[in-house]
Amino acid sequence: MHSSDCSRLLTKKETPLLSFDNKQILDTPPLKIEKNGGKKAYLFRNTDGAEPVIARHYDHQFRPDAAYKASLPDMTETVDSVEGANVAIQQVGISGFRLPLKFATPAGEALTLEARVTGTVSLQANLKGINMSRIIRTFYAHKDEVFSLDTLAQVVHDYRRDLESMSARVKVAFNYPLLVSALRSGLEGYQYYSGSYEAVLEENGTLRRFVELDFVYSSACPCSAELAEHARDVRGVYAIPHSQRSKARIKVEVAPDTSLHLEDLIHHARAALKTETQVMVKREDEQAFAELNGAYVKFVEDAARLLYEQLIADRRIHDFQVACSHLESLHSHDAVSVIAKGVPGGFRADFNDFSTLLC
Ligand SMILES: Nc1nc2c(ncn2[C@@H]2O[C@H](COP(=O)(O)OP(=O)(O)OP(=O)(O)O)[C@@H](O)[C@H]2O)c(=O)[nH]1
Repeated sequence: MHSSDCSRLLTKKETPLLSFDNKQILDTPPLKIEKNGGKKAYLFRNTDGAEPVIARHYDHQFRPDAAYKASLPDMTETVDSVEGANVAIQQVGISGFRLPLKFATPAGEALTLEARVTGTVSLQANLKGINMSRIIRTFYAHKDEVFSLDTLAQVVHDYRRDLESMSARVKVAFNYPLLVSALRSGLEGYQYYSGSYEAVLEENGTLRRFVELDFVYSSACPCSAELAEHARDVRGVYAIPHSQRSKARIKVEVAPDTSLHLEDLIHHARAALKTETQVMVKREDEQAFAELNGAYVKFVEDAARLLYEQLIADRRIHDFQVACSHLESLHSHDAVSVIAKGVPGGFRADFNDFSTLLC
């Protein structure tokens, strides 16, 4: 309840009824409350104090016209109704609305994939709230376009315009399929890559664009491999080094006036780590994979540095952060590493929430 005319809490008998449908109630003179800023809220209450009788029905014929819509109370336009600290909010919006989008491939085709979208804008102090539906409505204006990282740049500009905000950001997450070949049998199968494109339009008009990829690979421990060989050589004991499914979360900021595709990060990750998990595997492929892991054993530190070496060489990448998590088969915990390029004001190798890196 806000201040103005009904500052005291109404008793149960006087509990206001918000209804425009029930004609009987409409005969009761409404208690009109002039909200600050001229917006009205209609509180209906029965005058004799008896329990009201509400005919609960849905009017399928009712169609709000412009005048009726204009009469609707709009909390986002009331002033002096901010609850709590009257301060700006950096991001407010909608997380996780989904729709099918066409994603551009490097070959110029368009793949229709499920997209999970999070759109937010800033909100200044003194303002109660944003026009929340515009986060989706503005995005939908682009829903038939072929999406790339650069489509999002237009979305954030539209967000700033339509929601009259100072800054805006949008992130589109999707699972991207690639047909991959087996190591030696010549078979092929689909590998799905979890990735996202993100654009941020800052208050000063700076546009920043990001690409993120989760890359799943095998990590065979170099120390365990040496110990296994030692047991075999010195004591003739058969031993198996531990290896495990692992994940690298690679987030890059794309340099201005260039572009980057999710497939570019996939190629960097494959070149760095070599031991991507496999799709189609016959025995000749499995033997090849065992040899590949023998040739490319890696600590979680090695994985971070191998990715650093690939990313630092790509001039389209302004900044990056890599978080690796090896879900150790030796331990009941994970071995983790985080590395960042070290751009001033850029990624700071935040200790990510590694639980989200679980494979
Ligand atoms: N800002 C805000 N709105 C919310 C929230 N939860 C629900 N909403 C509702 O979001 C609905 C849609 O808001 P708007 O987009 O402003 O709807 P509208 O005023 O009809 O849209 P416009 O005609 O574009 O102004 C409103 O009914 C809000 O009450 C919230 O946490 N914050």
